Amino acid sequence: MTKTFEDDINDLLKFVEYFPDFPKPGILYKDVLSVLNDRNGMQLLEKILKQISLQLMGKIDCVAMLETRGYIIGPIIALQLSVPCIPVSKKGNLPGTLIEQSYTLEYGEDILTIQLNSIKKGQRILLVDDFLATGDSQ
Ligand SMILES: O=P(O)(O)OC[C@H]1O[C@H](OP(=O)(O)OP(=O)(O)O)[C@H](O)[C@@H]1O
Ligand SMILES: Nc1ncnc2[nH]cnc12
Repeated sequence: MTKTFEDDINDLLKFVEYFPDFPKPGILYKDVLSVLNDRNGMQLLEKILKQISLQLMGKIDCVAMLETRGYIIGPIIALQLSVPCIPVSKKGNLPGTLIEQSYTLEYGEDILTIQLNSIKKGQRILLVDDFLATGDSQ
């Protein structure tokens, strides 16, 4: 029987490993990178990202990928859409003139930066990350 998109998502979720009390007591860490530790997991991730990209074709000018784990997913989507990919990086990791934004996440706080000349006014930007907890960094 052909798998639906929802079936594929549920199958992919089975590859995610759970780590209680990481990186702090009380946090249940969902290690989405475990998906990459299995050839079937990687193939399923690629299949799902290709399906999502089909829906976005012609609607996006640029993919902005969030450090660190968004760096894995962003380029796969950008290649499908034939658009450029730009980094949104933790403070200290990008050269040039930057825009900074501090944020809180489920287990701490950080500062994200982008290079001022990496985006242009009016661009339709798809923000890509691996995981949403509080969503504050988005
Ligand atoms: O919804 P939130 O509360 O913002 O949490 C989600 C964010 O937390 C993780 O990033 P982290 O800063 O731990 O970076 P990593 O990808 O380098 O592990 C994750 O990759 C998201 O960016
Ligand atoms: N519980 C969690 N598991 C994995 N990544 C996260 N980022 C923020 N909260 C997280």
